[in-house]
Amino acid sequence: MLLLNNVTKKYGDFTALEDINLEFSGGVYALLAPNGAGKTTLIKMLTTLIFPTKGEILWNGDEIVGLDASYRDIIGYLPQDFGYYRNHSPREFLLYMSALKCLDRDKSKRKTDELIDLVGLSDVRDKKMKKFSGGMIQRVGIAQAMLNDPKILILDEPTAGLDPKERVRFRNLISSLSKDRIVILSTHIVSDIETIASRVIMFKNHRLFTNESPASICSTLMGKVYETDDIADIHTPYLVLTEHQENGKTVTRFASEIDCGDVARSVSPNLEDVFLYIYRDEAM
Ligand SMILES: Nc1ncnc2c1ncn2[C@@H]1O[C@H](COP(=O)(O)OP(=O)(O)OP(=O)(O)O)[C@@H](O)[C@H]1O
Repeated sequence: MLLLNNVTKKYGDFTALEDINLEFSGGVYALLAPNGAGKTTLIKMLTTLIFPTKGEILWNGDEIVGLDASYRDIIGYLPQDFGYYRNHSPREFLLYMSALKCLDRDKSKRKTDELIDLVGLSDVRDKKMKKFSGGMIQRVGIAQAMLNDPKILILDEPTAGLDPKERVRFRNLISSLSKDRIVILSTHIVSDIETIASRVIMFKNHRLFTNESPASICSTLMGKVYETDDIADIHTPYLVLTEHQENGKTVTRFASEIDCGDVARSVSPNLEDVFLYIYRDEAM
C-alpha cells in the first residue's frame, strides 16, 4: 500500500500542495483537477523526482526515499513529455529502455513482444515511430512504463492530444492494466476517467478536496442539476454548466441550490457537472 501522510510541497514561498493525506491500494486512481492544481507535483513526489517539504510517503510502511532503487523497481512512469526516438521502432525503443532499466536481456525480448501485443502495436512493431499518431506513441509510452511489470503505474496526462477513438482505446487499456496493480493517472479531462476510476482525487486551493468513487462524487450534486430550453424562466441564482443544441433550441444544463423542478427538468448529475461546479471560480 502507498500512503501519503501530511505531505506538503513548497517551491520557495509558494505552496503547491498542502497537508495531503492519501492511501492507494489497487485499481485506478484519477487525479482530476485544472491545470496548475498540483497533479504533476504529486506525481513527481510519487516517482521520487522531487521530495516533500513536509510529511512522508510510505510504501508498505517504509519511506520511499529510503527504499531508493528498490522502490523505483516497482514503479512504472509515463511522464507528460515522454521522450522517444523518432527513428526507432517500438521494438528497438523498448529494448533500449529495458537496457537502461538493467533488465535481463532474454527476458526483455520476451517482455517487449508481449507488451507490444498488449498495447495493440504488433503490426507496426518494426516500423519507425516518426509516422505514428499521438495515440500510438502513448501506447509505446505505456509499454515502456510496463517493462518492469510495476506494482504502481503512474501516468501523467496520458491522453493529452489523443483523438476520441484513441482515448477510448487508451481507457480500455488502462482499465485492463489496473487489475493487479495501482494505477495513478492525472488528467483534467473528465471523460478520460469517469468510467474507469475507482477513486477520483481532486485538489482545490492546493489542498485535497475529495477522494471518492465517481458515483459518490456525483451524488453530492444530486437534486441540484437541471436542464431547460428556456433559461430566461429561471429567476433564482444558478450556475450554467453546459449548453447544447436540440431541435433548434439551446438546452442549458445548470446547477441550482434552490429547487427549480417546476420550471426545469431535474437530471442526474455526472462527473463533468461536479467538476465544473467545484472549479467554477477557476480559469480552465
Ligand atoms: N519547479 C517549480 N517552481 C515553482 N513553481 C512550480 C514549479 N513546478 C510547479 N510549480 C507551480 O506549482 C503549481 C502546481 O503545478 P503542477 O505542475 O503540479 O500542476 P498540474 O496540476 O500538474 O498542472 P499541469 O497540468 O498544468 O502540469 C503551479 O502553480 C506551478 O506553476
